[in-house]
Amino acid sequence: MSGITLAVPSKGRLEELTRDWFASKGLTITRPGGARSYLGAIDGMPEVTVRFFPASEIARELIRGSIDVGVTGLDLIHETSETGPASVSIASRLGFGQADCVVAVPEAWIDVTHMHDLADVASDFRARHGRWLRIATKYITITRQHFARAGIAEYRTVESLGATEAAPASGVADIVVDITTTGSTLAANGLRVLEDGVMLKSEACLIVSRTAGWSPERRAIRDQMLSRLGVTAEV
Ligand SMILES: Nc1ncnc2c1ncn2[C@@H]1O[C@H](COP(=O)(O)OP(=O)(O)OP(=O)(O)O)[C@@H](O)[C@H]1O
Ligand SMILES: O=P(O)(O)OC[C@H]1O[C@H](OP(=O)(O)OP(=O)(O)O)[C@H](O)[C@@H]1O
Repeated sequence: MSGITLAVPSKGRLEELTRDWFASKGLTITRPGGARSYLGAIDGMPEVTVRFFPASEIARELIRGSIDVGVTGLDLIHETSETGPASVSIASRLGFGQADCVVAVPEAWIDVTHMHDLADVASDFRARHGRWLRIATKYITITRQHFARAGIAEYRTVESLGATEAAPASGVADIVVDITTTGSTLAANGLRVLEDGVMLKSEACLIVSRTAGWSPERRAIRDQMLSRLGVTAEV
């Protein structure tokens, strides 16, 4: 195969901003079949096939190497697999889609301001409450890595696919790991980010797969596209 695949978000908050970013660099992404079509192109670059995917699938397929270059959130690369960051190269941060992946506790936990306080809470939790500390999150991989680094093993995650911040008040979990942009959802739910609780500062990135096969021909097409975008990739 001599062409390359560029995947861009098909919907959601990153879709329009991604197309605007390409346009600002003089590359027009077209979607001839309309919003329900998953195939597109870049004007003047017939060797590049554009595919429209959800941001989370773009992360997965970049890591797997079944798409070559894509735009998605850095958090999704870290979350999809522990090997995610090593499987891709970040060609550029794009300056939109910013979100911090954070650890937040109920405001009422006044003595808990840092991860080491949380470690104390976690190790006492079972004796005090007869169960593990529960963390509501959809960021299972990032939580596991960050808590291991902080030396916290006594917890369990409660997978949450939406309205994560409601979990402590509703009794489903004790604390949360989620992304925050303005902080208003955390505040509205009586939660506070730990002072050293920012695990990852995410934003939309232009990402090149390391696991896709890069023949000299395909690398040349890729580098021509990247150079028109004003970036380079070390892959
Ligand atoms: N306030 C925010 N809330 C959620 N995601 C945000 C926010 N700001 C930026 N993002 C980023 O947007 C990306 C998620 O985009 P989107 O919600 O379209 O996800 P998806 O996986 O494609 O869709 P879905 O969650 O519906 O399956 C993540 O990288 C996330 O960090
Ligand atoms: O810090 P803020 O600016 O308040 O934004 C953070 C919130 O936005 C996202 O939820 P979203 O509304 O996308 O719904 P979701 O739960 O379906 O992801 C995210 O999961 C947080 O709940």
